[in-house]
Amino acid sequence: MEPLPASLELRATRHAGRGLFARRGFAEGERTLQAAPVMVAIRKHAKGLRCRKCLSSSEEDWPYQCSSCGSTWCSDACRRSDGPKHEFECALLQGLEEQKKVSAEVRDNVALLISLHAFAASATTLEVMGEDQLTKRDRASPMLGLPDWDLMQEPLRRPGAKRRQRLRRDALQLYARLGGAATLPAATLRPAELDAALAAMPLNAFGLWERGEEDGHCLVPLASMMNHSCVPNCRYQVENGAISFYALRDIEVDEELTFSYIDDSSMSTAERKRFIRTSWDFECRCLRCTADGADAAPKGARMTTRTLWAVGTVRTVVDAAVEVNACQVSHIAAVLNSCAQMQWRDDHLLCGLTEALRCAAELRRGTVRDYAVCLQSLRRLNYCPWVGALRHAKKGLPVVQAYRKAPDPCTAVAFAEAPLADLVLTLRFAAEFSIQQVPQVRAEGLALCRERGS
Ligand SMILES: C[S@@+](CC[C@H](N)C(=O)[O-])C[C@H]1O[C@@H](n2cnc3c(N)ncnc32)[C@H](O)[C@@H]1O
Repeated sequence: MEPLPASLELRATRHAGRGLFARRGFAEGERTLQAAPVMVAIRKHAKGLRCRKCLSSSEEDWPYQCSSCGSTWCSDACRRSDGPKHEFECALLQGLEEQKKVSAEVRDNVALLISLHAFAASATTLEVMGEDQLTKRDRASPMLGLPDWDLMQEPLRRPGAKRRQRLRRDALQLYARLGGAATLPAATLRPAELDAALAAMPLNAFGLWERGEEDGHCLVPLASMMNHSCVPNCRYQVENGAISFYALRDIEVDEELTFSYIDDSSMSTAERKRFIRTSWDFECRCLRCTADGADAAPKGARMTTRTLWAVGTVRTVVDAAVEVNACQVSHIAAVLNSCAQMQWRDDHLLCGLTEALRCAAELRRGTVRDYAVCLQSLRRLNYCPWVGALRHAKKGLPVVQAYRKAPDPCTAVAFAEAPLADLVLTLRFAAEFSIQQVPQVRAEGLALCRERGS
């Protein structure tokens, strides 16, 4: 594994095995981690559209193509810097390309093995992993520099795991036939270890998504150490051939870094839990999903019994309102506004209120101003899911029907038939939140205001 940056620490969590913790504070928007993949598979349809080096995607084929295996790069610089690694994979990728009767899944697995092969062959291990970072087990591992696959493997009891095991076996055979096994020292890549690396994919891979399609996926061991939360404090993006994480809000020393494994923008707690159970095979025990959150509460955030009782009462009322579809955004806005005025932040209550906001938005029970007040309060309270809340707000706005494909909720807000003052207010918040595409949204909003004569 790559060396862990000095700003992070890998240690046991109370609720989710190991996790990554901040050793220093991070400001909102700051990059918290950047880590490179050890295995990448780019699907057939995206071969020309994904740069093999930096993984950036394009609508049209990238201009630099390998005449032997067809891999593409976005620039000459990427092509050149990928050269030494590509030398190890080119012939194998070409061999794979020539195979006709191979299922997409086996092809995918062989592509992963080839990239791992090239990674192991091109990296001098200690460059990849600082000597001082090696654990005892890593030192003993013949595949020095790669993670402890045992801890990452998918359990055989998982639905479909036996079938995936067979597909891996077929992939290993094809990889050997293509010459993969013969061209590397046997001690470096033993079949059992290759199989274990592939078995780590289902529960640890990062998808390379574009245009609503998965162009491929990759395994980034260091990033795999980060746990999921439905109240994440980080988000990730593919950048310069690596996975980069950015802080969604200010992160304090000793806080665990988390990101959301799912797009939960339209799911209730029960739906989220079910989805995580079936897709990822674990019971989510994040702050938002646990009843009292005591297990997951960040250090120093334990509540007194009295506060717990008070919060519990408010949550019960909120839950009841959600149950009978009685939520009005204006009510939620009032509670959030009071919390913000008093600078009183309680994650449990905020989770409940966000949930209520989602329901109210779905029922379209709010004005743009109500949403704006909610968002402003959430922002003041430095509560992350405001992004999600904003998305829910988008749902509640009638304009969504006409503007469903809006890339950003603010766009929907900007087009809403709402009083101008509210639009301006909302746009101001959007800018303050530095939401993606805000410059575009603002321009559109301002043009709209001008059109309406203000
Ligand atoms: C990609 S790994 C994260 C690192 C992992 N904790 C470890 O020790 O290797 C994902 C696994 O971590 C655990 N996990 C992650 N987020 C969790 C959460 N919110 N609640 C419970 N378990 C979680 C689950 O066991 C899951 O299969």
